[in-house]
Amino acid sequence: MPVASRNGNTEVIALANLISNTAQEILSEYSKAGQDIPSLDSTDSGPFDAPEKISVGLAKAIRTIEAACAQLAFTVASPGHVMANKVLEHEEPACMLVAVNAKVADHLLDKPEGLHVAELAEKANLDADKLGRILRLLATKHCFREVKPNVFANNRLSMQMVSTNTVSSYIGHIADESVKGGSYLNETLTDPKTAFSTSAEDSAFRRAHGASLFEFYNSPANSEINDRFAQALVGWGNVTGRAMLPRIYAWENVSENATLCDVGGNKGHMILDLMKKYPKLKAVIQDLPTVLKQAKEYWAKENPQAVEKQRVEFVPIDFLKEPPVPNCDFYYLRHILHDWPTSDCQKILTNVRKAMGPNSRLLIHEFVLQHIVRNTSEGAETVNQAPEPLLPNYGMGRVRLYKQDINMMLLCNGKERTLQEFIEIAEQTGFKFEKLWDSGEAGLIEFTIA
Ligand SMILES: C[S@@+](CC[C@H](N)C(=O)[O-])C[C@H]1O[C@@H](n2cnc3c(N)ncnc32)[C@H](O)[C@@H]1O
Repeated sequence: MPVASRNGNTEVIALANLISNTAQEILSEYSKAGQDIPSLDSTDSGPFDAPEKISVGLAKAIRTIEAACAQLAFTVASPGHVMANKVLEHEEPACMLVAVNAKVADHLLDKPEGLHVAELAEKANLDADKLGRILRLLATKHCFREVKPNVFANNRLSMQMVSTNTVSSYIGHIADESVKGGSYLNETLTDPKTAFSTSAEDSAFRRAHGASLFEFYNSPANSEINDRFAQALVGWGNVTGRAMLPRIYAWENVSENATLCDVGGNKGHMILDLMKKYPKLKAVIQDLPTVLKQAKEYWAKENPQAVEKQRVEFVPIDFLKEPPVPNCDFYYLRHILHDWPTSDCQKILTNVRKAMGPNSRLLIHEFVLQHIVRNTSEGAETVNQAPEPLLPNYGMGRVRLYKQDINMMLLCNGKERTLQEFIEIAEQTGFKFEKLWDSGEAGLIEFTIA
């Protein structure tokens, strides 16, 4: 619809109808599963909490509701009100970090009646008034409940902050290292020394922390924070659908003993479920030496059979300088290219290309961004566009992809990319595009040798 002919009244009615109809679809998905939607006030897990349990239809309905509710609220509220609220959003991660570090959600476990903030503050050696205000803001945004004045209890959202839940480490990593970096984004983008650089040495993170991202995590002085980062990656994997990997590719057609090399695999957590579901596969996990130590401990605990039967190997690599182990059937790169500028992505893919045999395949698992333009000539981008009057890329329903793009910019001068950008980098380094496998939030992009 041309912008000039759009009408606020029609949009508000269309959005309200979309919300109402989509809510009915969601209720019917739960009813088909014989379940009720858990109340936000409860601490129960629901049948569709894990991304891999969510059907394509339900995922689309949730995206639609998120997009439509935000667009409706922004349409009817005054612009100044909306913008003032938006710019104050930085306070939420600051409060989340205090709550996670103070282990508030842990202290509230099995206490539906809640705890007084004075007791919570004493356990964490914090000021009770300040902690109470922090928890009140979070509860106002639906994380924790204030069950009586100054008495707080857990709910479904705050349960993600319990320290045994790896999402709490992800919250810590973002609210701490990333937010500090973000506060220097403007200076970094306007200082002539860093403005046009794509080096991690010139990132906002480096300006804030005095070291680039991986230097920082690999420094012995930061070993505790590095452990949290490794846990954060597992949490991020859980939230973004780690367990989807076994379902999105035709692994059943892959031959016995086919080898998958997880390049920059960190702990190898992304391929854990795949290896459990398809024990016929073999895996090589490659990362920097310090990281592989954690990977070995992780597999010894999570899949000892694969270790005992030597179906998983751990081989150190610097993927900017050397090829991975040769002749694997699959080279799997998940959230690797997004860390690097295009020139370094070319180095990494050139090294992978050197290792490949004639039938090896490259699988790039990354977010695939879309322009916010309806029906562009870039054919692949017209896939999965949201219905009018929503933004074609689902706006707030898929906002995490675009937040993550900026997160990569500030952490390491990296970026998320469009499908076209991935194809260009791969073609420049000797690959041929085969297929985009839809894996929910991220895409799995398959290439063969050109
Ligand atoms: C964003 S993490 C992704 C980890 C994992 N693939 C995932 O999806 O969770 C990037 C990984 O690249 C690794 N890495 C960074 N620089 C590297 C290098 N030069 N050679 C090998 N691995 C590297 C890091 O240690 C880290 O595990």
